[in-house]
Amino acid sequence: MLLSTDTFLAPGPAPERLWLNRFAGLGPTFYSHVAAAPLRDPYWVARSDALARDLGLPADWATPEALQALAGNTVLPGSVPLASVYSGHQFGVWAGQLGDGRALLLGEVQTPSGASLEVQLKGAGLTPYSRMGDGRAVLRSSVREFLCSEAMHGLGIPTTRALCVVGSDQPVRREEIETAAIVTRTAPSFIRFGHFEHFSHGGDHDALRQLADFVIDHFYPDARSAANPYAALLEAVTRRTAAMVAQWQAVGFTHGVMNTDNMSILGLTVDYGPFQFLDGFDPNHIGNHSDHQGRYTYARQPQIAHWNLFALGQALLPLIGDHDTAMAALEPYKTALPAELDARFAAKLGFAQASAPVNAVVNALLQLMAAERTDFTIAWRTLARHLAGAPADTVQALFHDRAAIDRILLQLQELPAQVGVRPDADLALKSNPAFILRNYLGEQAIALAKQKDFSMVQDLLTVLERPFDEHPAHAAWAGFPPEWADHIQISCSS
Ligand SMILES: Nc1ncnc2c1ncn2[C@@H]1O[C@H](COP(=O)(O)OP(=O)(O)OP(=O)(O)O)[C@@H](O)[C@H]1O
Ligand SMILES: [Mg+2]
Repeated sequence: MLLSTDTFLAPGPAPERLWLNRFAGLGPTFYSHVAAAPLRDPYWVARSDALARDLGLPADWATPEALQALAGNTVLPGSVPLASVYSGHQFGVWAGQLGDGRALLLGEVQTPSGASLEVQLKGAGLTPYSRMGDGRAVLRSSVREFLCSEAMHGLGIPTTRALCVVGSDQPVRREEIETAAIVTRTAPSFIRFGHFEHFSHGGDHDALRQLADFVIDHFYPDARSAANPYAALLEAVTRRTAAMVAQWQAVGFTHGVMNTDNMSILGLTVDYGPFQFLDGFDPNHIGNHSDHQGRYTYARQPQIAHWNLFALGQALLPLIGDHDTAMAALEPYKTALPAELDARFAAKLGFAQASAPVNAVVNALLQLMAAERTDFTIAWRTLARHLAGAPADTVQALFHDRAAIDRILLQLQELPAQVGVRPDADLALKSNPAFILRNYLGEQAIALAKQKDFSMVQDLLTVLERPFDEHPAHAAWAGFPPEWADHIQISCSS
């Protein structure tokens, strides 16, 4: 355990070993040094003590000095803030150069467990890549990113994480005047598919190779010994991405803006913008109301991830060498994605292994849920409780088509005889969260936060960090959303 005086947020000179700044070591082709823009009179909005512990911060880490540093008003000793350049495909169209237009990488810190995590401030002001933007993020979107990052972590889904949100009364213009906030977030690396696309499309193949070697050496060391390390990298990213998307599908999560600049090379969920957890199960629901084509619906996420991997493959082509080898590296997606999906949904029914009979029950259930717009989370959780002994009528009560749900319950009863094992109720309860970050809960927490009451943000965090547990004090948050939740529009503006 690092001593409190040794943490990256401690005042005074930082011991050398605290900051690694390996990304900075790539050189100036990859980024620009940028100082954060000052944020007036910052205040704490929310903090994740769980992540603070993982980072080795002491219990009293949230000092006035830390607040100023995470508001971008002071530079932490040893930190070398920078904004990286990337490009990407947005809504299926090449968008050219993008980059960290409002995120600053402070550097990379070592955690007590020996891992290293990059620390970013999102919303810290203008960078050379801000284009038309103002470099800021608003309180509304920052609270959403903070809560969802930690909720996804609680669900066991690979994600960037969020240490805190700091707010300010400083105005920020969106559809209306809002106020500024900054999320401090962490990840082993924030490198995206778009970083590779940037150097590939720009024809800078030396930089492309340098970046690929960096990612292989630090994050995919097994790829190094492969016959074609860059194809091996692509294949490993393919597999991680498939696993991530399957996990999204299993909890009814829609990312909302799966552009290639929002795809992590580590298979982490990154960029919590117009995301949503589905309430009623509508696979074709368009979460992001700027997504006019419905490109990024729940149902399309698996194929969009594949499309994005193809774009990554295209970008890596100069390193991989030939088209066939690149295509072969993408090929495992076609089996990995369904296998991961089947495994996740089988676990939701309490089976450690997928099989044809289990899949049949899952599919029948999903079809009925889609037909009836059944609440996805409540239906699965109720089913898990039923497997743990709750009466069948708790499940039946959720559906209108009694004959259909009875047929499914009967199929479920017959499964042990067909597959040779009984469903494991514990596995089902650990695979079906009681609590998700429902839109309406986020909206309520944000409305209060705008009035400087941050208690609901913090309470939601406490619950969402352990979404598979019962939280009697907040049982209502596991219940049906109110009617108005159907009409919430999630805008892209953030
Ligand atoms: N307010 C803003 N000011 C400057 N640049 C912005 C702003 N909002 C978005 N951008 C930039 O526009 C591009 C696409 O934005 P997108 O919404 O995907 O990312 P983001 O939410 O800013 O950040 P991230 O992907 O880092 O979570 C990125 O280059 C991003 O930095
Ligand atoms: Mg983004």
